[in-house]
Amino acid sequence: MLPRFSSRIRSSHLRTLSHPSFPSRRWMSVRPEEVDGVAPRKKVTIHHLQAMRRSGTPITMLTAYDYPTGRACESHGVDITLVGDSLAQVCLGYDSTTRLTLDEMLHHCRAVARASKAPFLVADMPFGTYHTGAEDTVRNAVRMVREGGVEGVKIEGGLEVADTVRRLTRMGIPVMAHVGLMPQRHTMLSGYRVQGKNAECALDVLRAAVALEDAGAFAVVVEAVPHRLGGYITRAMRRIPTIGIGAGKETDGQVLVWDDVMGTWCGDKAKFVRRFGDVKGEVARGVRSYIAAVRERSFPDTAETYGMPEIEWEAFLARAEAERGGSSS
Ligand SMILES: Nc1nc(=O)c2c([nH]1)NC[C@@H]1CN(c3ccc(C(=O)N[C@@H](CCC(=O)O)C(=O)O)cc3)CN21
Ligand SMILES: CC(C)C(=O)C(=O)O
Repeated sequence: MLPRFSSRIRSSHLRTLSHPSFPSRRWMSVRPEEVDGVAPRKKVTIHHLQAMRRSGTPITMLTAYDYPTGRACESHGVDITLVGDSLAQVCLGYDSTTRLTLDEMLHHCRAVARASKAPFLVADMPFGTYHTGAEDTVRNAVRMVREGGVEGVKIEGGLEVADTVRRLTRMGIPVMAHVGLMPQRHTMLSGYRVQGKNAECALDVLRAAVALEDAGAFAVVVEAVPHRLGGYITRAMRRIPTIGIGAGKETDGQVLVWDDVMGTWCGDKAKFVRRFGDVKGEVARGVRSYIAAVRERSFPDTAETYGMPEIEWEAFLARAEAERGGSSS
């Protein structure tokens, strides 16, 4: 596959490919044919996600907050990349997602967007950016798309955000709904608590999901609810996929926070988290080995340094010494 940019880039790329003296130059192409050694794949669309639901193919969603994590989602087959507002806690060190500003979110969206082609790219609208009226909400959602480069936005809420979902959807901004445990409301909820544990609350979560599908949401995140409720809501949806986090195995897809998956998050671990990597262990090993090697002068070795022709060195020495009045070394 050829790079898709301007014809100038395309023709220089062709020259590079065909030039006999630069056979190894292919890695310099502006648009690599492969990302991290993996062939490019088909763009994930809303259509594709709804087809996955129909065919019973589990949808994978993972958060990303910067270029390298976005790139890993791109390369290794994630269906939906989410710039989650968990960014506030796991990347920026805030104590709550409610601290995150729209500008901070946009900064990270842009980095992830630069790495993201195939996955469907969604980002959370930060706390407070979709609560102060229709005009503000539209303006902020447009910034997420236009400046952040995301394809869809996620908003937390039940029946009370249905009109917002309808408005954004109608103007062409796909909305992912988020029901059950809504972390942006942790203060009101007195903590991060499982939702829908009694019949009344379970009905509230179900009604919210149904209303948000009716309002036009293209998917719904269901967070921290009993697994049977996660399954029930999934079957209650007419066409849109449910993406569960702590909602059991019967949702159409699963999502987790990058740092929980990789083992780099050092805060409390929710019951629904499974760690699939030990990046924290690798980081500790790498940092400690680097420090040890510098201290014992085993880094750098000769192969990691630059040489200079002997004759140039001799000339340099002679001139330097003369200039410095014959002082030592
Ligand atoms: N690292 C990380 N992972 C997340 O999944 C996550 C964030 N950060 N930050 C934003 C929100 C906050 N989330 C959380 C945080 C804690 C629990 C938690 O510990 N829940 C209790 C439930 C207690 C109960 O109601 O019985 C648990 O023990 O799982 C759940 C979701 C989900 N999101
Ligand atoms: C965990 C997911 C669903 C999320 O909302 C976030 O990362 O903020």
